[in-house]
Amino acid sequence: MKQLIINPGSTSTKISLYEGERELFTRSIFHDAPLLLSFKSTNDQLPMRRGVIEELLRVYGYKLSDIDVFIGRGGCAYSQPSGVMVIDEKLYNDTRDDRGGSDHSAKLGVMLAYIFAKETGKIAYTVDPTNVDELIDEARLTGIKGVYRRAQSHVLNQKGVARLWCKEHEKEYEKSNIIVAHIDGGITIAAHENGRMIDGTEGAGGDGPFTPTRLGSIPVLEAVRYAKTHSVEEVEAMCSRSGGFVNHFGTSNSDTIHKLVEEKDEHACLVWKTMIYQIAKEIGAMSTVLKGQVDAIILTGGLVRFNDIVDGIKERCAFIAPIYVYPGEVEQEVLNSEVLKVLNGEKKANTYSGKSVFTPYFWDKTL
Ligand SMILES: Nc1ncnc2c1ncn2[C@@H]1O[C@H](COP(=O)(O)OP(=O)(O)O)[C@@H](O)[C@H]1O
Ligand SMILES: CCCC(=O)OP(=O)(O)O
Repeated sequence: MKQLIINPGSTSTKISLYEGERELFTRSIFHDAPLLLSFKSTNDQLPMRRGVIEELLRVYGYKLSDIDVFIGRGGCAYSQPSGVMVIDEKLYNDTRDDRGGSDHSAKLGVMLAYIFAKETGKIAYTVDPTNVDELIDEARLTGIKGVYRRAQSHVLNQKGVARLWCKEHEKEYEKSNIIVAHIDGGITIAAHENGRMIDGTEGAGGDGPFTPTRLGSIPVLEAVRYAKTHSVEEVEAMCSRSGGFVNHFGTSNSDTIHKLVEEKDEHACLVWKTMIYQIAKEIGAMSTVLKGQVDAIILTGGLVRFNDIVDGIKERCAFIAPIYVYPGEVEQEVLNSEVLKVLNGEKKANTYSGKSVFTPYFWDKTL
């Protein structure tokens, strides 16, 4: 049995082919901002991402018809509980239409897996999409009635590395308190309390640190003033695709920016240092969510390969809890292994509910 793993990110498309537990190949294709921003919307990127996948399959000597199961990273539909989910037509439609109220390239994983499965008469799954919602009420409410913070993060890798850390330290995820900072094209920091992500930065919502592709948290008034001379659409795009390094330097390529840092470019040095500072600040915030009872801080994601990011965070956060580093991500492995559990009958897959995990509070009915 062959499983194709489709993982579209804000700066890359990661593809893996597995035969059971055996990895046949994994590749990550980088797409820089000028290419991705040439598409009007994330949905418009679908044919380009599809082309990348089909070309890779061809290079490795496979066809779509050789695949038995399509597994895509997901997000953007109504929020759901953690776990494996069958990709059906309703999930495809709600993902395409951004029913969850946000736009992020991970959605293309669900969409492509569904399209491929439909074309070949096979089955498609997703696991822990970006909008798994385990937030506590205080993490959700804002100072505007009816406006809420959303659960939106690298859930797949956040939970994947947290579970890996627990396994390596003979702990149970369901009995541990962990802060995970996932640092790559997007950056999310979340507090995991006894196996639930009770608070976290809204990864493509203009929240948390700025990133290679995102503007991060900025005072609302500044954003509103900016939109007066630009446009609301421009600010929205900066929440997921065109903020951060892309806005400052026109590229999301962290290697390019880091080279400028090594050459002591003043602008790049300050942007790089500020991103590290903002990540540390959010880790501090999540430590208060966990009331200081933190078993581990985990740093993970594509940018953790830069030692100065790790050192900068350690300098500010080592007093909170021991810091562990897992460069890259475990998304491909987790997508495959969790679906294998379903296929082997060890676990049940969820069906998409078509409604959000969060039900508005009674006072919202008066809105
Ligand atoms: N092939 C590559 N060449 C240069 N830079 C890369 C490449 N792949 C990834 N990167 C860099 O690593 C960072 C994170 O990449 P990745 O983990 O693929 O993130 P995402 O999943 O958000 O797309 C990006 O900022 C990008 O600059
Ligand atoms: C919205 C959280 C997921 C995310 O930011 O993913 P990328 O880092 O792949 O853009």
